[in-house]
Amino acid sequence: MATLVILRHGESVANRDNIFTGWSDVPLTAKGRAQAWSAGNLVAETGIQFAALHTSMLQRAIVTSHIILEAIDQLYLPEYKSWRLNERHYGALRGKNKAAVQEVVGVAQVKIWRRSFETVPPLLDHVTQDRRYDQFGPHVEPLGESLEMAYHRLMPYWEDEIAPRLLAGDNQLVVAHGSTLRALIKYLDHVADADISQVEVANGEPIRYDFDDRLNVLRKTVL
Ligand SMILES: O=C(O)[C@H](O)COP(=O)(O)O
Repeated sequence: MATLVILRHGESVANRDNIFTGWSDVPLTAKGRAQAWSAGNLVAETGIQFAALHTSMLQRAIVTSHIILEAIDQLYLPEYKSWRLNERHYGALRGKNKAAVQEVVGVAQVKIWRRSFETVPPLLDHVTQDRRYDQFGPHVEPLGESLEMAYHRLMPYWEDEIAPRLLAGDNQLVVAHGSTLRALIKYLDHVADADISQVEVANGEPIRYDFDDRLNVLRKTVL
């Protein structure tokens, strides 16, 4: 009986420059802000009244979410931010140009790193955890993650914070990242491990899920 809307942030400067990003905290471009505003208008047309917003601890998702809330005139909503909604950590690929890496290792290897479920990207040899994560423990920031690893750190957030609110009949808005949303779609749409490589989530494209009162998906709509 409740509705979930999920949305990937608008274009970031790293998206624009074709850079592996992960947990790097990069800003939106002007185009990204415009995408967020357009997405907000699409959500506004649905007339959905949300009970809460969930986003990551990265500014590209947070700023997108605030633009959406302004567009739908629901800036008063409670906002929950979690590292569990952060983008999949790209390890040692972080900061590198995707096309340049492709030149070195080939198109097939880059596709596996970007789209396979279980392949772990080259790991960092050490991590200097950003202080924003220290409140959750000393080893929150990973050395790198496969989509599978990101899936497993996302699911407790779904189970503890999103699903119970939907089950209570409260509509929820989630503004996050390509990989965490692919992980959530994998769960909601029962996508097999081998098929998740076909799933893409575009910047600023809201996806609506309507659930029955047992949290079965009744309808999925790309707005
Ligand atoms: O982290 C990144 O580089 C992007 O947000 C998503 O990248 P992908 O398309 O390689 O998953």
